[in-house]
Amino acid sequence: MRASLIQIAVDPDEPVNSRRRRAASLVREQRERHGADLVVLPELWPTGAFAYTSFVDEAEPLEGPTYEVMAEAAAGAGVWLHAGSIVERDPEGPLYNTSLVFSPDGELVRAYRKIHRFGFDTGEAVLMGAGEELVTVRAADLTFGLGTCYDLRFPELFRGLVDAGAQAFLVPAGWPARRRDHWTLLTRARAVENQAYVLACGTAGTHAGMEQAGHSIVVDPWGEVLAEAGPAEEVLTVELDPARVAKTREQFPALKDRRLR
Ligand SMILES: O=C(O)CCC(=O)C(=O)O
Repeated sequence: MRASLIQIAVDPDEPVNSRRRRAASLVREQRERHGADLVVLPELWPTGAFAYTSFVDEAEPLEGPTYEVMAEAAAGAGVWLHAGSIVERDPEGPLYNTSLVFSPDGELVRAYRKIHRFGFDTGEAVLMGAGEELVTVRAADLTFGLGTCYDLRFPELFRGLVDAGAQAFLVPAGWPARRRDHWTLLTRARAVENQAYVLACGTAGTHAGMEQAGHSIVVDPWGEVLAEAGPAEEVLTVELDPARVAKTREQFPALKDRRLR
């Protein structure tokens, strides 16, 4: 299967609706020009991951404006779409950092609420609720486990996703440029230790004073970097093969040697 990662720039001068339309047209373009089966967008690209002060105003219901535009984009292009994440306003509860995955007919197949909230005792950690559910999704011929940005620092989440059948991980992010070395290290580590693909899609640009790392990355189950973006808006397209996961796990069966569960 072919996957495209859209490292969209979050420019605070661009109205959110214009960014939504631009994202939708980039999704269609990945299908039309590159034959993508799966398209991935980054974390909180409508608002910006560090725009904490606007979270309350910009929050939207699960089936709000981003959902509508993205459902239509997935159906129009006929692709699997991980539409990145939004600030979700749960009518019964707090805000959540929620990722949306659509099928090629525009159905929302899974939503994942970020489990590890970033900010210690500020930002997401105080403004948002923590997700509690591990989420996997079968798209085309691979099972994907979902994580979001800061989740990358918690290997037990990814191991749990492997136990639930994941062969690849989709990780939307808004990673700061100042910790880019951690981003590269952690994405490769999660791939090597789990013998799984990692598709990590970040934002570009600077918002709320935080320069974004960009450098979206796709790592194969042996830890090799298949593609890596620069810091600016860019799209990566890669081929994924379930046989590569099976072969790595068969030829170097470290996952079978686990002793602690
Ligand atoms: O863990 C990090 O260094 C960055 C995490 C982050 O920016 C986020 O989760 O939004």
